[in-house]
Amino acid sequence: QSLEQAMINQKLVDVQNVDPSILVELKYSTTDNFVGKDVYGELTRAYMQPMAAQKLAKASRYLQEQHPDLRLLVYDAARPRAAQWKLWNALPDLPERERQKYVADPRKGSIHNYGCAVDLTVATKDGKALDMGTKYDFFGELAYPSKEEELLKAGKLTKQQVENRRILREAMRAGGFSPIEFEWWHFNALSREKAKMVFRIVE
Ligand SMILES: C[C@@H](N)C(=O)N[C@H](C)C(=O)O
Ligand SMILES: [Zn+2]
Repeated sequence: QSLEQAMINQKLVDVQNVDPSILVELKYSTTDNFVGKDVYGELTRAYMQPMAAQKLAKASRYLQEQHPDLRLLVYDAARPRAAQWKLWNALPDLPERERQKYVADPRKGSIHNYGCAVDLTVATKDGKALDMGTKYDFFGELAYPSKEEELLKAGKLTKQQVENRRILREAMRAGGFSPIEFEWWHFNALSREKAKMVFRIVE
């Protein structure tokens, strides 16, 4: 059974069927990711739980009301646990406690594995990503939302980069998502505890 079919069987939906203006470029379906390998193969579409996809569409509407020329650009959405293991195993040099900041422990399950988290940025209508100060999956302090003010004062992030992150966060909050401490691109539609109560992991 394909990864896509597994998602469809668990009633996940393609976010572009809910909002066709959302742009999608699944980085784990390319070699342009921190693993350096195509982790997803044939899966190239972004699936989420229906309630999470509705929240994403709300964030997308909010973004376009505030900035008509900008779009959400999704890098990752529902992620099977088998892929979570590949990401986890790609950082063998990081002790597990440090590693969990950047890749959720597959034994516990990532919120992505439930189809309730999304990694994304903001782009122009033709898909050019705004400058957020780091690449997607840059695992270090420069990507921490919690350190932005400090990094701005130290001249490590520019005003424009911080503003671009604020645009993303404001739209995602308006849609009902929560940001996390260590990654500017990651947002949760539900906590892991709630997701676990309501949904099954996509294996
Ligand atoms: C690996 C990165 N893109 C990510 O999504 N990290 C969070 C913490 C996760 O694995 O759930
Ligand atoms: Zn993520």
